[in-house]
Amino acid sequence: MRSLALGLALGYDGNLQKASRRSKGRRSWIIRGSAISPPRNLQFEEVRTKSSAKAVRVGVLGASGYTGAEIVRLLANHPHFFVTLMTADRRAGHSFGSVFPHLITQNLPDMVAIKDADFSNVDAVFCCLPHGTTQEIIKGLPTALKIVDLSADFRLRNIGDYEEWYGQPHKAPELQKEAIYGLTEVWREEVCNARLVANPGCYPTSIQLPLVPLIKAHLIGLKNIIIDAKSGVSGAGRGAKEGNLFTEISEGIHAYGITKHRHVPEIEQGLQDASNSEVTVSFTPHLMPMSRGMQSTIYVEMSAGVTHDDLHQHLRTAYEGEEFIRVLDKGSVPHTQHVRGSNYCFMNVFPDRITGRAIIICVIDNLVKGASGQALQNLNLMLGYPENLGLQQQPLFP
Ligand SMILES: NC(=O)C1=CN([C@@H]2O[C@H](COP(=O)(O)OP(=O)(O)OC[C@H]3O[C@@H](n4cnc5c(N)ncnc54)[C@H](OP(=O)(O)O)[C@@H]3O)[C@@H](O)[C@H]2O)C=CC1
Ligand SMILES: CC(=O)N[C@@H](CCC(=O)OP(=O)(O)O)C(=O)O
Repeated sequence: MRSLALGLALGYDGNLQKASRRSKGRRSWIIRGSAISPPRNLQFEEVRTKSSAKAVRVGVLGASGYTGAEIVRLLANHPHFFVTLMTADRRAGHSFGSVFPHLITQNLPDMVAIKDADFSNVDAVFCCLPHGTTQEIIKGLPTALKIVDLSADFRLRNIGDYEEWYGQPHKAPELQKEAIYGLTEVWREEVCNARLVANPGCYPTSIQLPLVPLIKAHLIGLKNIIIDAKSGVSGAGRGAKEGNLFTEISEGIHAYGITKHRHVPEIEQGLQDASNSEVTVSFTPHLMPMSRGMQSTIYVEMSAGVTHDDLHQHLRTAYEGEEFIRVLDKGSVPHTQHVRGSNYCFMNVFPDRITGRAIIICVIDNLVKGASGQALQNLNLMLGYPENLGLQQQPLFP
């Protein structure tokens, strides 16, 4: 631990190789294949270890939900972050282990209602609350806190878009201006310097990761992008809903939110940022009889003269050195089972039978890279730590 602390302070540890490249004037390092900025916020004497009083004290708001529990599971393997505050709504006053017995071995504080939360003992929070409730809560938090918000409340830069797609007024437009969209591999530099990160939705993560590099390189057309996406039921949260009963979900699949899903503007915002022009997508999500996992199958038109091999090669180059993104060997089909429980995103490109079109398949675990894993990746960067800390679990298969 001590050597890791020293390594962080000096910008070097056993897994870390100094890279020769420079990024926006700051030197970057490669850590197990992942480029990050060197630790900026931490002086040697400030580097915190989990066992010392100087560890990073983390609050999990909405700890009794699925993404909150997943944060706690991941933090169990983090060398510096530990949980000092947990909140719940209906489950306030309960112990975490009574709500999530699979994590009963963790030594954790009891969950309290947000109104009773004491933030004096907290350096950073993961906000795992339903969208719509988060804006007012974050507005009231101490400004010194680093915040990663997993809800959709700060993802759309245009307040009008938020109000249109979420059907309610935005309650913290001043904070929206400050929020950084936390699709880590695309906005890493900005995330490093952020105080408030809007963590992306799971569908938008699995869609933007393959499409953004291809659009930036003008390899695919901006029209006729068709996205067929499928999610495990945990994507809908833990709250009881008739539509999520076993009897409704098992032994079948169904589409929902056809043409109206609230992730449409988030996906289009990201693709427009990549292209600097208008992009409209056809997006149809489906609910699958599985607890976790997400697949986006994306049909695209290639630019004139471009082949599916070019798309594959470009994605390989774009994500070379990225720890959590893998472009599989040609012909290999990504499976949700192969990323289950991990922060990995696997993708591949296939030729369509229709000339000029290609099919891209991208899989993630909706609760990890699609939510809590990416949130931890972001907080690591915001605090100047290697982004992979706490995220090196291998996928759980079968
Ligand atoms: N599930 C997923 O795959 C993903 C989810 N997200 C987003 O992350 C956020 C959390 O999702 P998830 O964990 O699935 O949701 P859950 O429904 O499983 O959990 C919601 C949490 O918020 C608490 N809560 C509910 N209402 C209030 C309120 N009015 N005030 C304070 N706390 C409240 C709940 O407490 P209690 O249970 O005690 O009532 C619970 O702890 C959501 O915004 C979701 O959209 C983002 C990406 C993926
Ligand atoms: C299966 C299911 O219901 N999924 C959720 C998306 C979950 C997620 O990633 O996104 P947010 O953070 O934007 O809620 C939905 O379709 O609304």
